[in-house]
Amino acid sequence: MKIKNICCIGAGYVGGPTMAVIAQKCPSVDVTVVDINEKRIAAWNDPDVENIPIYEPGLSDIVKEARDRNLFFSTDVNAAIDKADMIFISVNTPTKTYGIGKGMAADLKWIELCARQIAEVAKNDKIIVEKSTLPVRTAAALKDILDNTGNGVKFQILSNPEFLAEGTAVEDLKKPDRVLIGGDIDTPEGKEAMEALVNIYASWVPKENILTTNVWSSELSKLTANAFLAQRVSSINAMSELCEKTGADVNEVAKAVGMDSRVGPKFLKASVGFGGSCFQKDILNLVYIAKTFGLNEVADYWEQVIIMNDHQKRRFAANIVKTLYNTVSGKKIAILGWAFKKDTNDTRESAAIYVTDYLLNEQAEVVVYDPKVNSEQVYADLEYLCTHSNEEIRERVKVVTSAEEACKDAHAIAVLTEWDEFKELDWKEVYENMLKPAFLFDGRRLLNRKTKEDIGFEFYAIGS
Ligand SMILES: NC(=O)C1=CN([C@@H]2O[C@H](COP(=O)(O)OP(=O)(O)OC[C@H]3O[C@@H](n4cnc5c(N)ncnc54)[C@H](O)[C@@H]3O)[C@@H](O)[C@H]2O)C=CC1
Ligand SMILES: O=C(O)[C@H]1O[C@H](OP(=O)(O)OP(=O)(O)OC[C@H]2O[C@@H](n3ccc(=O)[nH]c3=O)[C@H](O)[C@@H]2O)[C@H](O)[C@@H](O)[C@@H]1O
Repeated sequence: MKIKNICCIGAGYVGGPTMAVIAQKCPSVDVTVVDINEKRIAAWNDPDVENIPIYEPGLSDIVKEARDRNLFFSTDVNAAIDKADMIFISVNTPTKTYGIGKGMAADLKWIELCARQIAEVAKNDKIIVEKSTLPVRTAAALKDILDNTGNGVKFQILSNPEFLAEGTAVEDLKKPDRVLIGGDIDTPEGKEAMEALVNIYASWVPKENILTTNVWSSELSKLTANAFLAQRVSSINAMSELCEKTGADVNEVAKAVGMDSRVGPKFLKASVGFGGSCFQKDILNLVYIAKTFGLNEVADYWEQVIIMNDHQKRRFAANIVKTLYNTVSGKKIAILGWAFKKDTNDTRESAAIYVTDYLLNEQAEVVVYDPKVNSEQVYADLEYLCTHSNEEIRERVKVVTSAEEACKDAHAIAVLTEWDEFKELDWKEVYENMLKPAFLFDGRRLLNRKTKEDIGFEFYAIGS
């Protein structure tokens, strides 16, 4: 089966970049990305490609090349569903904030809405691809909804989780470690659908890197991959605290451990805590699934990864307060970096939000600078926590447009995102413009201790 028209529901961090790369690599396939968010679609269609809603290195060039050739962004969801042979569902699946499973389970209401809309609109057979990260066995629920419309249309459901990381999305999509496709391997129709999706990816991914499995393995592999990655960060962060107590240095420990080829060097960078929209939500989802099967030990095991991460954010903030003579009330603290990692404008679950909230509880005056995050986003992130009134947040948190401005007259600086430009700052000048003693807290192990101490900073870094 040759796919001619692809529709992707959800023009977010996954749908946008993924479809842009598919369109670039498969010029004979028309790819339409749809979303109910009109503002987002308008931004994807902005004549100036630098204004597309997601910042990812290399993405605007691809959009420039493929947009209006075979890559389209639209709010007309029904038309795109109708036309498509293959529909990717790439909508958000956040942690539930209400009802059963509140605070743990994935909220699948947007997934279900998509399924119902597809069922209503579809007039010919279609392949449905789960691109969103979903609890294992979601495909069964989707199938149930799709197969019960009574209009005789046949659907094949595939699971094709996405492994891209933000900030390196284009690179990850162009050269993925693997592409995972789960489907109904027991029927000819299932196999044909899988083959159709394999062929799309085979336009640029070597066949040996395209893995096909049964649908449940594919769904569960995605949650497992994120849990393993987050676990590595929590493991090294746990060691960072022990390093601080013992005189060991977490970077040296990570290097020594990571050089064992069985462990490997990646994802062992101690930090103020992992953020991002997925690690926490996917682990909580995994914990919830384990609990629903009565696997309490399995659930407890994975929950520790989150407990450790929360502890890391809290102890970083607490250390600032303790070091500044047990009070930051009325003191100016500069926060360098708001995004959850460098090279992205995404702030979801960023450690900076929680550190700032902690400092606000202690009545600090906070000044934030991030090269890619605007003030409205910073305020929205803090307001979302509902721990301080909107007025208080706007009064006590200022967002400025340069690191130098943020640090001027500050009592302390906290580096919370590893943006390259923070390494290049004129730290001597920064020091001169601060109140003394000038405290510098490095939550990313970004800065050189010796040079900062030579300038005169009181320097604190995670894990040393
Ligand atoms: N952000 C990331 O780096 C990664 C995310 N994922 C997974 O991919 C999924 C999507 O994540 P993001 O792209 O980050 O989310 P996002 O929130 O950036 O984008 C989702 C989009 O879907 C749209 N949407 C929701 N319901 C809709 C409907 N019924 N019809 C049309 N549009 C609708 C929303 O308006 C939103 O623009 C999630 O399940 C996430 O876990 C997987 C790998 C990486
Ligand atoms: O499902 C998802 O959403 C994605 O989640 C992560 O990608 P992402 O969250 O974009 O970014 P990561 O590079 O994994 O970083 C996550 C967080 O961990 C932190 N981190 C990462 C690595 C490390 O060694 N130390 C560390 O503190 C980062 O700073 C960041 O806050 C995974 O890496 C992707 O494979 C996955 O597709």
